[in-house]
Amino acid sequence: MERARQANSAGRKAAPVSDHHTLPVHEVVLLLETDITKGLGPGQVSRRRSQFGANMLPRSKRGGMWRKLLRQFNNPLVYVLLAAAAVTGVLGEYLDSGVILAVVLVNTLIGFVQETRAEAALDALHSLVRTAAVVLRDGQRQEIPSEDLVPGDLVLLEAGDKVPADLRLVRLSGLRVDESALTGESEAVSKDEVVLPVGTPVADRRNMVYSGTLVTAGTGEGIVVAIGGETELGEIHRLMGAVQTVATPLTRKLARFSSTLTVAILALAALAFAAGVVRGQQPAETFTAAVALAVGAIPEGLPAAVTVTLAIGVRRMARRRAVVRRLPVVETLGSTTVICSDKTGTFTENQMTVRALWTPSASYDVSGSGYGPAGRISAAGKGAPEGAAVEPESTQDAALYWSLLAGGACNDAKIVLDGQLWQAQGDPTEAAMLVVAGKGGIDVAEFLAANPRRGTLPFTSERQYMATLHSPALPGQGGTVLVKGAVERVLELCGTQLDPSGRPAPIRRQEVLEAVHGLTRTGLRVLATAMMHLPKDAGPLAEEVLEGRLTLTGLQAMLDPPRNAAAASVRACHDAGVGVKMITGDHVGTALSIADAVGLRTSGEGSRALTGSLLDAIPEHQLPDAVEQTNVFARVSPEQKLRLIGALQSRGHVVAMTGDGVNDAPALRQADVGVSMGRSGTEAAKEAADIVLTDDDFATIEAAVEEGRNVFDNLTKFIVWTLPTNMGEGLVILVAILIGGTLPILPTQILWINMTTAVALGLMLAFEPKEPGIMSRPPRKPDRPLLTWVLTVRIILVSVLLVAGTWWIFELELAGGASLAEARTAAVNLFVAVELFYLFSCRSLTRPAWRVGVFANPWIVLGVVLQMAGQLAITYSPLMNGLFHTAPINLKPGCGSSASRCLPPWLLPWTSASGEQASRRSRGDAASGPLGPVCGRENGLRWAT
Ligand SMILES: Nc1ncnc2c1ncn2[C@@H]1O[C@H](COP(=O)(O)OP(=O)(O)OP(=O)(O)O)[C@@H](O)[C@H]1O
Repeated sequence: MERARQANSAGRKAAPVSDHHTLPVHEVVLLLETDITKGLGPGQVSRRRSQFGANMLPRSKRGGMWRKLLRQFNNPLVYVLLAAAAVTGVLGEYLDSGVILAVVLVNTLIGFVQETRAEAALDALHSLVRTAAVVLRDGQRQEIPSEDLVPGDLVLLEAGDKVPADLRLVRLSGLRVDESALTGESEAVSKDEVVLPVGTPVADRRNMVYSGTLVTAGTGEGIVVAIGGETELGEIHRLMGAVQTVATPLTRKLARFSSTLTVAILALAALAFAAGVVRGQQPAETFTAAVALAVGAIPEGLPAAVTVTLAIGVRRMARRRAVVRRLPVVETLGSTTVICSDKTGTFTENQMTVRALWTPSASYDVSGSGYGPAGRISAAGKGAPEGAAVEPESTQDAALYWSLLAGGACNDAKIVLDGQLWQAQGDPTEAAMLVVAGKGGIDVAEFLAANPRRGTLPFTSERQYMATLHSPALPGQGGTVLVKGAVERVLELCGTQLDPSGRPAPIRRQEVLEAVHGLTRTGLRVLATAMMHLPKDAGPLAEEVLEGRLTLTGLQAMLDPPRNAAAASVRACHDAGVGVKMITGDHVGTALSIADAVGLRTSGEGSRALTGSLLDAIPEHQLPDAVEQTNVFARVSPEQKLRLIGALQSRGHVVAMTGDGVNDAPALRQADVGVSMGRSGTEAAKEAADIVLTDDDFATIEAAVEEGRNVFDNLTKFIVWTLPTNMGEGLVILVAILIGGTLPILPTQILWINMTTAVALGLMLAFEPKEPGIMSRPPRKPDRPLLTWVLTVRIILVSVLLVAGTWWIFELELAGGASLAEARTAAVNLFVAVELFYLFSCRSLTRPAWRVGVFANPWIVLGVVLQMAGQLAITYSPLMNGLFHTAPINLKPGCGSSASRCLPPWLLPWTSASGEQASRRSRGDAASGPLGPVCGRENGLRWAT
């Protein structure tokens, strides 16, 4: 009573989550005011929805944001900069200290924004893979988005489902659940309805199932007792703070690379500082120069660029209907060497239409297309619709009647009229069989009303058939068993075949197999049907009951046309050096025929196709050879898929594998790229997959491989662009320290170059479109380093060019009578100009810069414009001149050092060259600058203005 009061009064916490396992079902029903046979009514649902909200895990709280912001400070470069700011502050150079701090702040904010955006992009992906739940509401079975579940809903579960909320089980049959997501226990647990004592730990609550766990076998029904953040999963989510990271092996490798580099550069900077001091240079100035060296040489933009490039790749893939669930896979995709794909729905449309029927005494054609009722059954060869329509009950062929009935009644699909279009709900194979039963005049609903279903052996890929028991009497009273399934499997169970008069006769297997061969040769998918009568005391429906006792009634052959784009995609994969293999549960004849239609290579050294049973007969050491040389595998079970992947991986292949069933999960995990089907896949398969295809199409896998390659290209481009920049900056300063000369670029100016060019120029490379011919080169070897020696030489050359150019312009300006500030400004501008031109060279790693369309990547154009505006500002704006110790420079030779004589008149009001005072400042010969007195070059290392 006390419990019930709590339950009805306290919002989302209404049903004390931890208590439901201690209550008998009827109390839970009372508590949650629901109905165990009809579920909730529409009014109850909408009321509870507004009271309890959506069934979603809460988004990360603001605390997460602060943590993320603070994380940005945890970076060696920031430490170096903070140290530099402190030292310059202590030295009284407050302006410089302020500039450095501002740069730290801006850098942090940029990092924060980038990380937030990348995470938001990934978050958005989750909503693309929506989880559905099947509920009973108002007596109607409905499929709804799991967000719409409310407490009290009656949820129906079957193998492959992801449990959408915390449920108290009310009915179940052989229900087993994988709770590893919650308890870490990898073995699936059996469930039952018994009431449990108070204090039973979550892992032992057999009468409950929890949100986020997976049903591996059986069926069940449960009442929703907790949703969203109130579920056990929500609790864990809250405890962990649910921080989504964007780390992948590559980002980790690069982060390691940058930190090693950082340590090396810091050591070098320390050495340079020591060398400078030993040689008698001013410690304070040498320290600042050493900081400039460190700041310049550390490639601080690298981790951010990697994250952004990956996030952009993931977004592009989502646009092409491949939703990435695990980020590291984006890298792996680019190295994929073999794609193992199933057939139904991936290479084919999964739009089934029964075209031919066979019974032990006759063959029939079926007319009509799609799932519409229009169409007829006529004797084979006579042609429909001219041929006489068959009305099974009035014809002499009883086997046809029983075959159509088995197809229609041993069936969970539905056909609905959606506008003008007849649509299949449920398994397309079953929908096709339901339609043909209608074309044959069978009233399935009438049969079911008179002979309700008393038992079911559901279809699974292992069982390969489905059986239902129907009887007009009470359960356990015998009746009729109807079966449909894979031909080989059903034949194993049959001892007889039905003759036209409806009497069992000895089965003629050879004849049946010949008929199957004839039908599959044209690419039709063939299922067999069978039946048996059970005596009154036969007990419940079980596999053993059927062994050898079924009577074959016929074959149904359906057309599932190959997808339009499949052949082109297979060709593209072959051009890209990626092998394509079909691994299907279907008959070998059907598989081969579709394989030929989509252009899979089925001739050559290996056998044309291997079936699951042949695979089992191949010794382990010969398997890799056999698997490598064969492209079609038929009647393969999920366990055999695991063997296939292992064999390919042992040959160094990087394997992408598709799967949709609950038992495909291990294979999807074992594959380098696990791909599951968004439409037809079970939740278990989606959960195990790295990528979910929202359209189930093979072409999408090919598109994902292409995008994966592009991500790698763009990352390489960024690295090839950024490393010379950093090396160049570091070397410019190192040379200055070593020769004891004046710094041609000041630390704050280096900061300017680094921060602006990385964002405005470098990051824009992440948006580069695909290189032409990206799919006509072989896959990247997974162990190949990011930088080949050609690229390394290129990086060194550009670094040297940058150093030489910077020193050259600096010396030239000084020799021409320019002030230090002017000479440095020229050096900064030259440095940025070289980077800018080099950016264009990095846009393609295979083509010369002029062959890449300038506007192919509009972001680059925007970045260049922004960077140029920034350079104008730092050169000519008095404020920036003051902050960065720069000065307006002359654009024409022979102008002398006063910009006022050289600049176009419209620029003058914006420059510091408009007045006498500014002119003096621009020369850098003011009596004192923000960092102390003016120094001559001959006095050794100087970085003051
Ligand atoms: N709903 C069903 N009821 C009974 N038998 C079925 C059903 N669906 C498929 N089958 C039979 O079981 C076989 C294996 O099915 P499975 O789902 O493993 O693979 P598939 O659908 O043929 O092809 P793929 O593996 O390419 O998706 C099918 O070829 C078919 O003969």
